[in-house]
Amino acid sequence: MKLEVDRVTKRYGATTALDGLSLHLASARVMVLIGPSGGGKSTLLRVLGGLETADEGTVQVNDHRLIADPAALQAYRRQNGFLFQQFNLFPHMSARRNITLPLEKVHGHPPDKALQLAEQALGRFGLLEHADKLPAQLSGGQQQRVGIARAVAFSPEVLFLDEPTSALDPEMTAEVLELIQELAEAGQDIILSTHEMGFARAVADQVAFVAAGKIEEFRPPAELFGAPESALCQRFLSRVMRY
Ligand SMILES: Nc1ncnc2c1ncn2[C@@H]1O[C@H](COP(=O)(O)OP(=O)(O)OP(=O)(O)O)[C@@H](O)[C@H]1O
Repeated sequence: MKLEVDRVTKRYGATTALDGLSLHLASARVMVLIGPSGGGKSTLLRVLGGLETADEGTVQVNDHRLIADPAALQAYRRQNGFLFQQFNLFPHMSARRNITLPLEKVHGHPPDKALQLAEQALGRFGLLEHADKLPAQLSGGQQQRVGIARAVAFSPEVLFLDEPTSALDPEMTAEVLELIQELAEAGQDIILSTHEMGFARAVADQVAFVAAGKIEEFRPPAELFGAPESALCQRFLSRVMRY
């Protein structure tokens, strides 16, 4: 994927979440956002995915120039897959129905095609045996895997993952991280925010350190984790890598 983000500002009332942020990415499969809580990772992810619009500045993702036009943004959003930190499955529907419903209602597939795509996605992630279960009957890791299956069932252009493992225990985290790694290896473009530094290092082509609404450092993981240049990034890494 390719990104051209220029001087983007996003405010929520008196809070400036993104503060003239610029980011240029010529080519990468997986871009990972790291940084302190409240630094702007989720906001950047939401702006790049077309879920929010910037107040100022310009955003281009691949060939899509994002503009504040509701219909154009909706069409753009439909090409992307999303998963957030809290499980966002419909609680009263089976895993299978959680996948077929948006394929029918959002993507306009007829029921038989939606079912075929859902079965493919469930099979791909080893979830067929859980297809008839409700979310409450699945572990947190399995729920996130269903969420990812749903997000990739229609082959999205970019998959956006906002702290997909933050609500999971370590074993379930590993399960979900392995799946994300498999997707990346299969060629899926991914932008994700995470607090898992080991995973960021393993899966990212490029890591952006986001703090106070700006990109403080943007480099391949071996460089950023091996020898961070900005003082903020050094301090952040020395704090989070200590434990
Ligand atoms: N919908 C919103 N309404 C008001 N303020 C918001 C909203 N979304 C984000 N903010 C504020 O914008 C700033 C950036 O938040 P953001 O969620 O992007 O940070 P983050 O780096 O993803 O944090 P975390 O790691 O804790 O998820 C914070 O000060 C936050 O409180």
